[in-house]
Amino acid sequence: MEESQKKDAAAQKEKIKRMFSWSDSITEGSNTNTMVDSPDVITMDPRNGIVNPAFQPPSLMSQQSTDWTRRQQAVSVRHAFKHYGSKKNPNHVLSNLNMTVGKGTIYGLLGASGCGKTTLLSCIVGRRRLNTGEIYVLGGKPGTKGSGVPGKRVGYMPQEIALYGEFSIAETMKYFGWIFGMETSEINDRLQFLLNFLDLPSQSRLVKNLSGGQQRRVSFAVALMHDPELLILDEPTVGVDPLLRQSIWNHLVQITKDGNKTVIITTHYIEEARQAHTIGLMRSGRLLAEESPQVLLSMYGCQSLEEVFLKLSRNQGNDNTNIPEINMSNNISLATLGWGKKDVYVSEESGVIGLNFHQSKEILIQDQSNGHYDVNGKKMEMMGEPAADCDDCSACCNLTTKGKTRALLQKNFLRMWRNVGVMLFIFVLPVMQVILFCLAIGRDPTGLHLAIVNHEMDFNSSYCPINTNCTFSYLSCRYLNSLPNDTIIQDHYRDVESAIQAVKVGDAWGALYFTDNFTDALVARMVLGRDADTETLDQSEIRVWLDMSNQQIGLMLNRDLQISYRDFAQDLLTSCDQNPKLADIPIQFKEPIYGSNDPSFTDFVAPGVILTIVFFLAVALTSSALIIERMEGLLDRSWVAGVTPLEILFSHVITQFVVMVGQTALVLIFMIAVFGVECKGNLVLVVILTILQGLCGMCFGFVISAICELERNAIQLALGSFYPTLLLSGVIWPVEGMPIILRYISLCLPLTMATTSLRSILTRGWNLLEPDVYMGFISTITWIILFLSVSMAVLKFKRG
Ligand SMILES: Nc1ncnc2c1ncn2[C@@H]1O[C@H](COP(=O)(O)OP(=O)(O)OP(=O)(O)O)[C@@H](O)[C@H]1O
Repeated sequence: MEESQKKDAAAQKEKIKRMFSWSDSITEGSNTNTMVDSPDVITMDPRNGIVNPAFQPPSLMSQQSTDWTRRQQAVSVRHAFKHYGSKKNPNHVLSNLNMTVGKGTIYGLLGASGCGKTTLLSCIVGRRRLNTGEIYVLGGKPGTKGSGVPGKRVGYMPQEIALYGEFSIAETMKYFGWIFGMETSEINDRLQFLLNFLDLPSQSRLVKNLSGGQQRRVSFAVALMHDPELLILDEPTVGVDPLLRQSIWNHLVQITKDGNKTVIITTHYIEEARQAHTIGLMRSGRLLAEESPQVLLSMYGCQSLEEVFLKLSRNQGNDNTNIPEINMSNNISLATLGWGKKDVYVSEESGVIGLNFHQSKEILIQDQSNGHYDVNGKKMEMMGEPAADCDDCSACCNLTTKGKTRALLQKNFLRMWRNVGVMLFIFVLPVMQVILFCLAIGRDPTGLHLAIVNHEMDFNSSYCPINTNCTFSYLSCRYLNSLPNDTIIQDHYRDVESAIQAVKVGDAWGALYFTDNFTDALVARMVLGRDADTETLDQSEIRVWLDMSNQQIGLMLNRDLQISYRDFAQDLLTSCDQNPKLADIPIQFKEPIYGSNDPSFTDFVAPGVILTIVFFLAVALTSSALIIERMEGLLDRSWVAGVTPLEILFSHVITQFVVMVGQTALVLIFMIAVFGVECKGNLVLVVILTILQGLCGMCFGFVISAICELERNAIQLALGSFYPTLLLSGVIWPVEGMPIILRYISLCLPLTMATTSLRSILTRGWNLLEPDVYMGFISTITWIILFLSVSMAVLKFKRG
């Protein structure tokens, strides 16, 4: 064993020597940078694994790492810095990291948990942005138009499963296939291959019912689906049995063979990375080394990659004070030393040996303006020039594609349809809310106990005769008979004290007292008029003590006692052939211009309730849907597949619109047709305003989901906004009753003007020309635009 190690080390030294002798052959002082055709170049001191500038071959002419050279790599990361958290208290995850992934290679990114691998990958696929530094992926900068990244040039398998649990395997593949612009037949063919290759169960099985390992394989299949140029796999072999793991690696080796496909893979099974062409060993946000496994093993004289990693880590640890000094840009990037017949050139900036698969025999000459010429001085066409970022400009201008729209809409509807809870929430909850509102709110209370003390009648016998003719006896009994029976239950008490006590202990809502000569005094009051003395007036009065702690009940009893007296007096006068009008107070209430003389609280509250139901259901539905997708990694995965935030919002708008139409129909049918809530105006206006409010709620949901990271924060925000909106929007109490400042605040809320508008349409029958009506529409549309703009801005800001 030792013998072979010594041999390896000797061979390695020989390689280095050869390289130096080769570099000596380059003309010193030449102002040309030279592409060299050498398989073996090393710039790292193999003794300690740390770059030693003195170890650089003095006569090697380094080549500027230019925009152009970086664009020739599959991935090139330069001076990458990334931190999470605030600027004051940052968590530095990437610190001056350089990485070069040659085209047609498998790059194994290894490192301890939390060293920043996922962060680096998510920056490469355009999920996140660096704080500083540069990334080129397949010749373009991720996120720029036409770069195809994020998009179909990349296949990304994140660490989390990031799949729709309610989808079957086939539906999952179709979803991503359509996003990548594949035809359904193409998707089906590929699906069959992947099912066999990854040993997946039946394509009709729902993802949520698969085992963890099977789910990971489906996730892997999604990344392979469209046969992308660059595969980025974050721990694809976790939970996969050794046989399948081997066949996955075999597949990766196979697809990279012809040099057209590149794979970046992270794994915790360090040894399996031996099959990679290049290994990047990462620690504390830097690459300790970037090298082929064979070279790493021989350089460090180790048997396993794990040992190499430990050695390098220790070296870094021992030399901790020097860490900031380590020029990570000088990491070796001999990606494919001893592997493949590829051209290499040295970059001055990074000491990185770039790979060029395209001009293997030409010697490149670089001029000051970064133009590239061949030996004959002819300017060469450069791949991925900045100006050519948009290689398919028609695609750049298209807002979306048919496939993406189809995939996103199908996803939204399927998720709803497959989730019973969501379906109940969407369609049963609003109906229940309307039914409960109409049954529970606005009706007159009934069965209210009144404690009656009537000294005109015999308490023991409870005899209280009721006369209907012009007889002036027991008028107290005649009055009591005119009280509405369904509302008031009369309980008789012997004396005033006990009646008042009954009210005090909550047995009755009020106490009524008739003196023992109530009838005589009342008749005298009527007959004598202004000549009646004070005692007569006093004795003729019914004394009432009400419990006004409940305003609605107190006011209603007050109203019923007065109306009953008017009815009693009119009845008495009529039976005595007198004009019943004498019993009225001298105010004549004509037929109201709008509404009825017996207004219902339901009619007042109903418009606000309709809009509140539709608005907040939409808030709840949208905010939770987006946050769950994000938490499960689905949003990110869709983004990496090339779906834009605008497309996601658009698909939700369409889905919500359909839902809203259904909800509006149900709410209005139950309110108006079943429970008879008044609708004097144009029903079309009612429907449009209700749907607009639903859309407004949906847009508010977008804002919440954009702001909140966690579902519970979203619920808190939605609930937190519910009560203030309800209380301040004039839904349950007129805005006119608020202090003036609150009134202005109230007018700025999305529900206030819309409620006034809907109320005017329903109860007054007004049309769109009335300011009260059109202001409701204008305010709702303004809020929709505002919410949409805010959510787009927040999403963009969060993506960096
Ligand atoms: N969204 C985030 N906000 C704040 N910190 C984060 C976030 N994502 C990752 N981090 C932190 O960044 C560091 C690197 O995380 P990352 O997920 O990139 O590591 P990793 O090397 O992929 O780990 P593992 O191998 O366990 O997946 C960790 O300390 C992690 O806590």
